[in-house]
Amino acid sequence: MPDELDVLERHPKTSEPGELMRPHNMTCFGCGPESPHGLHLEMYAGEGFSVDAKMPVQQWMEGGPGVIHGGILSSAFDDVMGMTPRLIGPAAVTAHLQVDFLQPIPVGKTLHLHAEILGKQRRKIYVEGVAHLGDPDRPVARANGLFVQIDVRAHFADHVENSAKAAEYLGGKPQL
Ligand SMILES: CCCCCCCCCCCCCC(=O)SCCNC(=O)CCNC(=O)[C@H](O)C(C)(C)COP(=O)(O)OP(=O)(O)OC[C@H]1O[C@@H](n2cnc3c(N)ncnc32)[C@H](O)[C@@H]1OP(=O)(O)O
Repeated sequence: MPDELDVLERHPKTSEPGELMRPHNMTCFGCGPESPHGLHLEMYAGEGFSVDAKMPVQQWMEGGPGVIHGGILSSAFDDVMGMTPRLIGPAAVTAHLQVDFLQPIPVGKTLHLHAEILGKQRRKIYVEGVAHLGDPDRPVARANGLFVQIDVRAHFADHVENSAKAAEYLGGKPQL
């Protein structure tokens, strides 16, 4: 992370601490309630510049016998960490994501995910993620990511027609 950082301020219209946050997109693999094969993460705004979510580790998420697949864990981090930019302003997409897998994460447990903005420089937002199984002092995974703020309409303009919600987006509702 660079030394010279912008001052962070919560956006006046963002969710209050404890409030359920709006999904990125109704069919987002991470947080979309209408995604047919998604993680269906419910994200809650935290204090400061943080977001929290809980994810029951289900059988279909298995990688090695009885434990979560690394790609599922990475996806969960990506989505929870990718929600933090909403706390300070425009949406951002993942430019870089690094995950440390510290412990096997068993099927049947509930994974607690916490993401926090560490700093921002221009459009770059540096975010940290931590996951545990109920005891915050015993993390089972950590992540670091760089998210870059975008102009949502311009960024998705060439792709929105491929969305499951294309008709709504192209019909002008909901607003990108
Ligand atoms: C209602 C519905 C709304 C839905 C909205 C939801 C959206 C959110 C959904 C989220 C879903 C969950 C999350 C997901 O799944 S997001 C899905 C996965 N991510 C993507 O698809 C992003 C693909 N990448 C891009 O589109 C572009 O590369 C972006 C937009 C990221 C940057 O290209 P752009 O041309 O715009 O900008 P720039 O190249 O001038 O870079 C700007 C600055 O960033 C620095 N930099 C860039 N890359 C890297 C790197 N790898 N390491 C280090 N630094 C990097 C760069 O040096 C520069 O720094 P500086 O010169 O300022 O110092």
